[in-house]
Amino acid sequence: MAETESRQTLQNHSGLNRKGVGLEEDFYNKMNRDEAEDLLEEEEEAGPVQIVVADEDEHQFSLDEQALERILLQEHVRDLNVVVVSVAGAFRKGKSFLLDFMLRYMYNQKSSLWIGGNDEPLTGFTWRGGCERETTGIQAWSEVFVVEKPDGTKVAVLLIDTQGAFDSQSTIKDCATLFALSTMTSSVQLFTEYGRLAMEEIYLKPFQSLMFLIRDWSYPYEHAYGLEGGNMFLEKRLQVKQNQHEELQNVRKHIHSCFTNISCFLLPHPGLKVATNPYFDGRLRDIDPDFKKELANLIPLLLAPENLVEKEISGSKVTCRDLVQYFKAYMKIYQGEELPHPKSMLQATAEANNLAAVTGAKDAYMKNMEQVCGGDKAYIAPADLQRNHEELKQSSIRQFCTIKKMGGEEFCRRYQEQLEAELDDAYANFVKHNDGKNIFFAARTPATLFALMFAMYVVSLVTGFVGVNSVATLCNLIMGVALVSLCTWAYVKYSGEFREVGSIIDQVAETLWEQVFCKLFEVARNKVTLRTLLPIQRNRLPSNNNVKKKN
Ligand SMILES: Nc1nc2c(ncn2[C@@H]2O[C@H](COP(=O)(O)OP(=O)(O)OP(=O)(O)O)[C@@H](O)[C@H]2O)c(=O)[nH]1
Ligand SMILES: [Mg+2]
Repeated sequence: MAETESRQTLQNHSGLNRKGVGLEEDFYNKMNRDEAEDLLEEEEEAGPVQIVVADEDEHQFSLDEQALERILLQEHVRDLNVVVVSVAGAFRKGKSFLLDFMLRYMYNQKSSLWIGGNDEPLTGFTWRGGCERETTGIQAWSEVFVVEKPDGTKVAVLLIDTQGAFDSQSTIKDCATLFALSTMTSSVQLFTEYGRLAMEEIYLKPFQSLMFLIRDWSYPYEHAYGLEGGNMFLEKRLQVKQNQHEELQNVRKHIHSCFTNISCFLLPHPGLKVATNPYFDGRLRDIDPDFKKELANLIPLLLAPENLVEKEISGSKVTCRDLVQYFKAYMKIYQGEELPHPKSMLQATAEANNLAAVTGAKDAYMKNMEQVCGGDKAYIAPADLQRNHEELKQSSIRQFCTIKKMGGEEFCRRYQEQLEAELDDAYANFVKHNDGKNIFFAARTPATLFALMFAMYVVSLVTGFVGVNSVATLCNLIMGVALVSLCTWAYVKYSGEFREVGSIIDQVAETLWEQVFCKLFEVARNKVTLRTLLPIQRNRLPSNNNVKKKN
């Protein structure tokens, strides 16, 4: 692949679209209202969002998790299977420019005039002329397009732009990292190795589609522009010949074994205005007709609903929510000093794969438990709550087990244990929440303090009456402390301030309740039971004696 200089590699892991619906407030269910409103304001207009940030000096990349989650966890797309279309290749070759035409298609797909007006400047991902690089890190389009495929299923299409490779400031590791990340672990060598390892485990081709896009094709008389000519050219280039160097043979073999679909498209030169005019703003009038014609063929090949291919990992389709996990896991392995080893990439995929299964199974549990004892539900008997928890926990674990996962049994068991622990934690929270709804539980602190005050009042009356004044004074003092505590507790509950003081009073009251009042009740109950039992025992005694005597 490296032989042809003026080429751009376009890797398409999927395909499908239509303009997505507007943002809804509850996408941001983890954030408070103000934050969500700020974000809604910010994101009303779609645009490129930096999801991987490049640190120029340190040659490190970091994932902006919040930005990624804001895009992929929007409520209307998070559970849809995702189609990731990413463009990777050398710098300054027109990647962002091409993506902007993809955006035009996504926004106007239903129209045959999607390509735009003659005098319409090209906007979207930032592109420009000149010899200095423009895009850094990885950017995603903030709007995820929801497209209905011919079979009626809806998928989410995410467009991704990447920093160009081989510029003067990037190291080999930077290029390899970005290339791999943008295509979710690709770049020829790493990619093919990784694919081979993955296949040993899953016996499936790990990646879906790879399209080589060769721009400025100058030999249409040998291979015609477009897909057909491109495929013929690619077939020739990917042929494995006996006299070829082993390394070249391996790359060719591996590419075939990793991708379900490999293709090549030959794009003509767009004309001198595009290539050399500093004032060119992307309007179609300045672009050669041949280029426009081929562009109009190329984009639907990648993005038309019938051509979209959902992203799959180990044979399972990946949702937008899962993709967040994969991004996080892949990012982790690129943070080290070394060039990532293929094995670590496989490991990361297996990790993300299992984590995504954990998240999915936990989500199902949380949703069902919300139905049972969510914020708007009434108090439920603890035994019933526990029964529901046990049932839903089992069904959540079953869901986890039925999802196809990588990494082997032992590896998956660790994640199952993690799921179980997370479900138990969530249950503990549900229990606390449920207890909070019990009016008697909530009234325990004031009831205890009242009871204490009453008891102290009675004792102080009695001791005052019999003349033990020191005890009476002590009781009055305790009564005063209890009263102040009660008032403070009431203020804390009303205002929500000084919550630590409130929880100390709750704890003291709880201890008093359990250690003193409950024990007193117990003693009183035992006495009553004993008294009611005694006559029965007395009646029984003679008969027992009788038996003994007979014996
Ligand atoms: N010769 C030629 N130039 C093109 C083509 N497509 C776009 N351009 C021009 O290439 C220049 C760079 O475009 P960008 O889209 O910014 O390129 P890029 O690959 O995103 O560049 P970086 O972000 O720096 O990696 C612009 O002036 C485009 O007009 C093409 O097919 N052939
Ligand atoms: Mg760019």
